[in-house]
Amino acid sequence: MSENTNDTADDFVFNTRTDLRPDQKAEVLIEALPWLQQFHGALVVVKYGGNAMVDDELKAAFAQDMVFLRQVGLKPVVVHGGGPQISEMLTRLGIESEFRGGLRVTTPEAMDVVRMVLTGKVSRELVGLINAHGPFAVGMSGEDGGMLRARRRRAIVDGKSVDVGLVGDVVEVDSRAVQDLLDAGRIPVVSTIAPDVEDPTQVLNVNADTAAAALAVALGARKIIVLTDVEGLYLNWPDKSSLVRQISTAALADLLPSLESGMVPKMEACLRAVHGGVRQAHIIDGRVAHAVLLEVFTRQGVGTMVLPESDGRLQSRHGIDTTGALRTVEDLV
Ligand SMILES: Nc1ncnc2c1ncn2[C@@H]1O[C@H](COP(=O)(O)OP(=O)(O)O)[C@@H](O)[C@H]1O
Ligand SMILES: CC(=O)N[C@@H](CCC(=O)OP(=O)(O)O)C(=O)O
Repeated sequence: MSENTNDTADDFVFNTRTDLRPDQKAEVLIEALPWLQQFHGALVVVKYGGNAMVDDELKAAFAQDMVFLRQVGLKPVVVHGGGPQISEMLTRLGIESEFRGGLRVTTPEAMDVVRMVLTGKVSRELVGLINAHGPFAVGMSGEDGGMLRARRRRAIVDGKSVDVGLVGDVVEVDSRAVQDLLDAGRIPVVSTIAPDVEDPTQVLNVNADTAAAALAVALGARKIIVLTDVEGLYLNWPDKSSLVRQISTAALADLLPSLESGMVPKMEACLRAVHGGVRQAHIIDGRVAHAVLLEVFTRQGVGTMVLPESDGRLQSRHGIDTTGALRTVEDLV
């Protein structure tokens, strides 16, 4: 469905792209066929990082992708971040904030702002963009329907455990409320605030990558896709020639201690998801319009794919592949 609801679907697919010949347009559609067949009915958790919400056009393209997935029979669940948006609001309000080990040090005052920005601003905007295409998206926080419960955690900095305030790690997921929405044909949009398992009247700030992984495991997701502001995981950050195309969970576990802040919770989340039974985790570049569609429906795929070490799709004996070989549909099975 195009944004202009007066257009027909035919107009959208065949007339808005003038740079492709008809046979090329048909080729693009046909290339998607095996992936459409493989993923029909699959539940996919998509984590949309705040750093990937670069501009209005990209956000609208992301919303379109979610509607596209739903329309072709997949079940997308969006888990959104909003780190930069929270930081901006804290600055505007004159509240100091810092990150330790990739986690925001969250005071009670900052927690109010985190909750307000994630549930009241970022979620509302994404729900609005998706619902420009139809009444699909429903925003919910980890508090709603008892979805998430978290336990306070500390961060590790230079090998030492440090206090980061009201920050939690998900310890319980009740995915029924999300499942109810999926069964009703909706697209859940989840903000990662969770009640403290020790004191349910206290809410905790949960890193969105961590929460997305926990939810993906609880929902038995087929894959988790994490959109960020780099092409994927780099083996030797910031050397751009070291982009990892595939990595096994064993190789990733070895690599984790050497990673820097933002990538730590992200790669930990991928590891947690795949260890928890999700067949593949992807880190992709959210600055590319329609990155999710490219990942799910094209031969190239994009970004970094994390696979169990026993997975026959791994192309390197060492568990890390930076060559970017093309995928075949057999890669999906
Ligand atoms: N090995 C690495 N590969 C890729 N990015 C890395 C790596 N190490 C650190 N980074 C940083 O991690 C950032 C992504 O994490 P983060 O800022 O938390 O994103 P998001 O808002 O999407 O969760 C990248 O922009 C990059 O600066
Ligand atoms: C504990 C912690 O750090 N929470 C994050 C929650 C938002 C988030 O994770 O957003 P991104 O995905 O955009 O980074 C924060 O306060 O920034």
